[in-house]
Amino acid sequence: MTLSRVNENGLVLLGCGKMGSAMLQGWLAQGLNANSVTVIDPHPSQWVQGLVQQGLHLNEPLPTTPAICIIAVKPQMMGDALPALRALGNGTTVFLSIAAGTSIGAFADALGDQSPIIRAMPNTPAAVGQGITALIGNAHINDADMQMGEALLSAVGQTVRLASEDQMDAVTAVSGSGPAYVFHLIETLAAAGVAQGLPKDMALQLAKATVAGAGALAQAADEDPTQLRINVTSPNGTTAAALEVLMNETDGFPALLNRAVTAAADRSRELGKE
Ligand SMILES: NC(=O)C1=CN([C@@H]2O[C@H](COP(=O)(O)OP(=O)(O)OC[C@H]3O[C@@H](n4cnc5c(N)ncnc54)[C@H](O)[C@@H]3O)[C@@H](O)[C@H]2O)C=CC1
Ligand SMILES: O=C(O)[C@@H]1CCC=N1
Repeated sequence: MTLSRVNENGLVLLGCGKMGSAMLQGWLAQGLNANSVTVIDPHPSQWVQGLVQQGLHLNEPLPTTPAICIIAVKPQMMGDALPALRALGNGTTVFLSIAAGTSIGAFADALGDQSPIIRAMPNTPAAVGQGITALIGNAHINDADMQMGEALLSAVGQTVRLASEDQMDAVTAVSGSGPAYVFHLIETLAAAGVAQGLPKDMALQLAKATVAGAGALAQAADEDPTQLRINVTSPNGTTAAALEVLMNETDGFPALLNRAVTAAADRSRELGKE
């Protein structure tokens, strides 16, 4: 991955909370110089404050034309946060937002119609380099801009390009929020193990390793998840007994997850209107 354009012209990170920190950590590990980075955050973590010693600029005046400005504040904070970036809306600096809901159009209104804008949706496994981010750019984003955005996000996991911004609500509901569904699966699988008589710590260890192992196998295997499921399921065995419950048409996993994903996508659409 080449970060030369970013190292030469600088990167501004607006909001360095959970997602901002996860991405920054990945960029620094991939060779981004700390002194090319300006972080704007009214409540910086100890970790970010520590990076000042390595040359990172924290809450300092913005560089004039950084290569890219990453927007990683909550959607509800946009109104307060974006005016600080208006000076960068000169058509040279690429803006890349990871905020749920907020549309490219809303950023163009706030930052200027000529601004090159990428909207992206990463997820928290970025903190361990195993995220996935979907991206889409506006008409002012050229190939080199998009490659720069993808290079930055691929420092923390996989990337996919969307065909249309409309798909972003579904992406947010599947992979943006998705880690929370999986963490809840771990919690509830462990609790069910405790209910079956296992010690709590052991149940949690079993549940975490099972989800991590199944995820790794699903990524690595040639077979699709359907075949991998069939491979676990002996005729008339234990898995078949469980799947009979989980695959129930009315109150099983498919109906439940469909309702959950629909609720998340609907909320993403609402956030875009707030
Ligand atoms: N947490 C997640 O799983 C994901 C979050 N996102 C999006 O990422 C964005 C950030 O989310 P998190 O990192 O989870 O939130 P967070 O609350 O951990 O971080 C937000 C940061 O913004 C800072 N901030 C608040 N007002 C500011 C201002 N006016 N100027 C500069 N910084 C300001 C806060 O001090 C905080 O450090 C949100 O828009 C969210 O929709 C996207 C994908 C996944
Ligand atoms: O819950 C949220 O709104 C954010 C967006 C995707 C994950 N977290």
